Amino acid sequence: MVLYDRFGRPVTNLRISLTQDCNFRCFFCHREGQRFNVRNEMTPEEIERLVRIASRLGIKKVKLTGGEPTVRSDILEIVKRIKPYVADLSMTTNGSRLKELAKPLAKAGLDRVNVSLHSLRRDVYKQITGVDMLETVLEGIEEAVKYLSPVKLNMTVMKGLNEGEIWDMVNFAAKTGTILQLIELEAPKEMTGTAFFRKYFYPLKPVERELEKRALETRERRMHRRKKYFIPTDYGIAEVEVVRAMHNTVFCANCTRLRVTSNGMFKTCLLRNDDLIDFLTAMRNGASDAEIAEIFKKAVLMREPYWR
Ligand SMILES: Nc1nc2c(ncn2[C@@H]2O[C@H](COP(=O)(O)OP(=O)(O)OP(=O)(O)O)[C@@H](O)[C@H]2O)c(=O)[nH]1
Ligand code: SF4
Ligand code: SF4
Repeated sequence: MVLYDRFGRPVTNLRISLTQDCNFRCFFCHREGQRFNVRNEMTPEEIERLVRIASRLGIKKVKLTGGEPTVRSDILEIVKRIKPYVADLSMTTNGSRLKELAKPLAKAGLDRVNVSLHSLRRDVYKQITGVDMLETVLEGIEEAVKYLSPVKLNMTVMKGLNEGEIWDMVNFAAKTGTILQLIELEAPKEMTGTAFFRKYFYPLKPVERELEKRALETRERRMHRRKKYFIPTDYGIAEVEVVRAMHNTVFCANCTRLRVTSNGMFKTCLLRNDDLIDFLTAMRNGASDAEIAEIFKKAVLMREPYWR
């Protein structure tokens, strides 16, 4: 069974934010669309129950996000509890704790990991993330490659900061056996005119044209219809994926994700701010699985493509 929204989009992925806390201070952080500060995090039992119910409604993939998911001391327990219900369990992390956690996370059931790596230059890395941890993160990536597959590197490309490093990063991905994701800076409609956005927004369309030229092969993913390019380098073939969401109607028309906030609400879109549906209160007030499933279905019906 799979649920479809009013726009014919199947909902097969759940992105669960485990916490709003983070040990980094990236200046462009979108906080997975949670534009408020909350504590009241879901417990491992509640997360497991949610995933169990969602898996019966067609959810096959779960992505754990934050904040930074590894700051939760019960992260291994959470992974262990939810893996039995999903085919693909992944996490997006800043990589700061991967050196010690990659192996136990894999053992607990994590299939793969995406690591934010916006620069290979210590000064630029620090300027972007607010912390001097490039070395630690690189060590974490090295460790992750041993136990998790694939390891993807997330590079948000920003004008005046790291746009000159794109091809270094392509080489680095080939060298380390990772997949590079080039991400265009994102913002909701009302923010696109701000001085901040105009200062840092670096369009990836021209980069895609260059990738197309250099690629041995190009593929398209079902999710967001994202393009994948296979680029020859001195270190072998690099796999490069482009995440270009801004004003991209095709991207939204192929969005199969429902988000869950760290305080137990469904959130239908990263960029909307009027789309929260609380299920945790119902869960804590003794709602049955069937009642939680109804709240899930209501959230699916609220989904709308953001750019259309
Ligand atoms: N607008 C929008 N942006 C997204 C969406 N999913 C991911 N992104 C962007 O892509 C960045 C990286 O996402 P990740 O959390 O690594 O996950 P992913 O690459 O989407 O997922 P996988 O390819 O399945 O691992 C996010 O920080 C967002 O900027 C989405 O559904 N909508
Ligand atoms: S590491 Fe991720 S969650 Fe933490 S501040 Fe940076 S972008 Fe935000
Ligand atoms: S509808 Fe578009 S902007 Fe919203 S989460 Fe999906 S892909 Fe992202």
